[in-house]
Amino acid sequence: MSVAGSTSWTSFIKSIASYNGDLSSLTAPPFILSPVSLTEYSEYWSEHTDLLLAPNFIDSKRPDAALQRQVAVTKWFISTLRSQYCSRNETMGTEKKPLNPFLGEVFVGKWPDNTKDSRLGETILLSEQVSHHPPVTAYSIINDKNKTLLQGYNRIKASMSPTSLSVKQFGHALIQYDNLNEQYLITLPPLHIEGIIVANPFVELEGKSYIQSSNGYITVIEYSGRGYFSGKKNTFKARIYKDAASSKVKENAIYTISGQWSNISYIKEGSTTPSSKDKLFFDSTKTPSQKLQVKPLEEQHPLESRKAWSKVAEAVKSGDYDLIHTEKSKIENYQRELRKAELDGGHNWGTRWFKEIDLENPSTVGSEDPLVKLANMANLSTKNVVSGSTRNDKDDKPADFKHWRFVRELYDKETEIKI
Ligand SMILES: CCC(=O)OC[C@H](C)CC[C@H]1O[C@H]2C[C@H]3[C@@H]4CC=C5C[C@@H](O)CC[C@]5(C)[C@H]4CC[C@]3(C)[C@H]2[C@@H]1C
Repeated sequence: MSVAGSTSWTSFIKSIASYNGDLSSLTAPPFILSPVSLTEYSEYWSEHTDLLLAPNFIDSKRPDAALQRQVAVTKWFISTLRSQYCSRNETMGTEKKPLNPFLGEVFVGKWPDNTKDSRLGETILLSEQVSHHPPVTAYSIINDKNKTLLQGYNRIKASMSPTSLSVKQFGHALIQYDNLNEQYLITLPPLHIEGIIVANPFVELEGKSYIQSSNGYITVIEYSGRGYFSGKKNTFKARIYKDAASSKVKENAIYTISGQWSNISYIKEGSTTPSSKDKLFFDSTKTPSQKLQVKPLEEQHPLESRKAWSKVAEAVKSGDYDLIHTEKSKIENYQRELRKAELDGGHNWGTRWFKEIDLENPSTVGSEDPLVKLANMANLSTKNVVSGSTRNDKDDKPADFKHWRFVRELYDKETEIKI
């Protein structure tokens, strides 16, 4: 019998019909569970580290150097999407439900010095679960050799429709190229999970996302699935403009890029849609992702994801539902005891490498916080609302203004967690 027809899947589908908005409340059948914690998803931001670092190597004497850097950052962002949203389907057969990280859980690793390109140097990943209610994962990707820092955080809100799960993303990514004195704000696209009814879930992106540079250029990316732009899944159209004001009129586009973010895309000058006869932009099938190097379990700290979840991961891989439940409960009960002890002791868990900033309270942010500067340039909300909400639109409603920022000093004095 196919999985879609199995009793556990049909009862699962019934359970999500009464879905209450909290993904962790769903008792998904073992075959849809992933042995991987959500803290590991931060790796997907830099599986093409060479593309992330590329702006550093564009000849700054070129008259269009800043424009070419905008194209390069757009290419890096498009290159992250297949890892972000298709890698579970490609490695495990379908999209899976990741393990729900506990507060303080960390996932670290490095992309070692690239022997093929000595300009790159080593890049490290720090990923930390900075909040459990709601679940928030913060990350920073550090390349000191080129003074490049990518940081960000992500939380989601999910809602069920009769056939698919809609997911709004909160948070953003920020790149700081200190050698160029340039920063980029990247917003996160909404998504939905298709194929749940037929037990073959996969992510489809939708709506819009933005890449706003401190030099003014902005990339506006529109996503769609089958039947919209080209009838193919995972399609997108990206237009690069000299600034947000000119992005109001499509004809002002300097470049238009389109195709499939999980496959091949093309680029041409101007505002009309490129085709396969135009210049190749990015071919994700020919650019293998660079996997992160992670320490073996025996060298890991108990707070590191793969160490902390190792027994649960084994149980998931063996499909032993009772063992999954037993091992998960041990972790969840231990975490509940920790929270209770903190409450009794009158103190809260201290985050390790990130701190909350309240943009309404200037004393907690540097005067030049990149988010404020770049969000204002792109007319985007600085509230912690659905990522990419433009100011005064329906999603730009009063919310907790808090965002998460990486604090380099906290990492520099780290003694417990070894990279
Ligand atoms: C809703 C019923 C259910 O659990 O169905 C199981 C299905 C696998 C669908 C739900 C899960 O689908 C997973 C996809 C996950 C997102 C994938 C990629 C990213 C990008 C990354 O940068 C941040 C995290 C994010 C948004 C993941 C968030 C969690 C998602 C939606 C999983 C769903 C629980």
